[in-house]
Amino acid sequence: MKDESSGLIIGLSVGVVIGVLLAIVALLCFRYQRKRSQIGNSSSRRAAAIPIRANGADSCTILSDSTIGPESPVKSGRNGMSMWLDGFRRSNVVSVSGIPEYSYRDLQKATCNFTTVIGQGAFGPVYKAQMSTGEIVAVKVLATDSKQGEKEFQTEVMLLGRLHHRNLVNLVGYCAEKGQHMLIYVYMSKGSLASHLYSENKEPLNWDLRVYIALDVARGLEYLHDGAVPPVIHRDIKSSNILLDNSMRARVADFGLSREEMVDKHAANVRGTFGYLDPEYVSTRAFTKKSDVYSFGVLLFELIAGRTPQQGLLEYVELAAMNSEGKVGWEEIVDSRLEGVFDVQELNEVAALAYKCINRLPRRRPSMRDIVQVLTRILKLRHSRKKNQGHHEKSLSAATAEEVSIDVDQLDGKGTPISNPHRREESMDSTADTFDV
Ligand SMILES: Nc1ncnc2c1ncn2[C@@H]1O[C@H](COP(=O)(O)OP(=O)(O)OP(=O)(O)O)[C@@H](O)[C@H]1O
Repeated sequence: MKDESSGLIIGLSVGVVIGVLLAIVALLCFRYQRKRSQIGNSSSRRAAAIPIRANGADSCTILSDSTIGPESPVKSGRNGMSMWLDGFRRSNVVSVSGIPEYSYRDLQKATCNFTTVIGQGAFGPVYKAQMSTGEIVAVKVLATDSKQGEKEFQTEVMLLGRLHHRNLVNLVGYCAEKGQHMLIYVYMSKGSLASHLYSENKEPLNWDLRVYIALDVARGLEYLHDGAVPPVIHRDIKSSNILLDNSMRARVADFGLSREEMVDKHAANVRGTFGYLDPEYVSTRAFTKKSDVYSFGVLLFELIAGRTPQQGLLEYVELAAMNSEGKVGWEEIVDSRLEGVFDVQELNEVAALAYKCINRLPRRRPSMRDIVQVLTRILKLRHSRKKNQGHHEKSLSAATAEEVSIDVDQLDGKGTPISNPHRREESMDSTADTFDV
């Protein structure tokens, strides 16, 4: 009995000593790690701003395994100490920003050793990943040699942790381990709007869907401008930054430039994408919400004309505006892939709105809230037109049953598109909650 209790005491004491030693080692490592990351932050804050990029279309590049090593998405310069420390990190813990933090190992597994590349952005590759829960996500790796890497990462997690909207590509997790910074986003299975507008091997987007997409994007931007506290200016609205989900619902992606704004309000360099940039911003260097409105106007014209700013979109628009004074006659610039199937009235209303957005004087441009209202009204009218058309068709079939001959063209003279290869599920439809459908 005595032997047993003395054994127990010895065992307990050894356990306590080991526990205390481990706690001290862990504390030392934690302090060491914090110091390292503080040094990293301050040096990255001196990083240069994002230069103008001239890529209006998708820059998706499939990288070979030799470019992206199977072990590591980008080269790691960490020493053994921090590698060892990484072993202590718990996977999938919720950080201060409220966004779950995943371990490097989890993401390595989810991306089959970083072999599932789906795109390449300015900051590094993007991978498709299947998490252990079965959820499919997109993992964006910030290249460590990217000038903005550290700053981008710190700010994006902080910023996106508080931004949630159904028309934004929401951040669902992140990883900061083994010298890597990764952002985990909702997976957008239908890719970018640019790929749908310009890729030959994709079904052309019909007119109905283009207006829905415009409203989705407008709602995402309205949230950033008027719903987020403090307000967020996107700074890089373009068709390759609009992503589509399985039901063709659009979301605004890539807050790269708004991240920059968070940390450096007085950045001197001109940033954004050539062709979408507000001329007023280029001359004054003052980026405002109305600069996002300008880029949104360019995007609306892309949806109408199916051409990029690099393909002379705005010259084309100005020529058409000379004849129509910006109000009617926009049919002449419409995308030939629509094959003439669009509602002329809707087209002219959307184009007139787009033309207001690209007004040289920012104060003459509408706000994102005004834009949401106009697009909502256009879609509301569409729904009531279709409803009336439905009533007409019902009475028509009733009349046909009574063997009365009626000219169908009289009832459907507008040429409203019927076919819809990209059918949006009504439950996911952004107008479903607003309109009586
Ligand atoms: N959440 C996502 N779901 C599905 N695919 C995505 C997602 N995020 C990015 N991608 C794909 O990866 C590509 C690169 O995305 P990324 O945002 O890094 O760069 P980009 O917007 O194309 O270019 P840039 O960095 O110059 O703005 C996108 O074009 C898209 O095809």
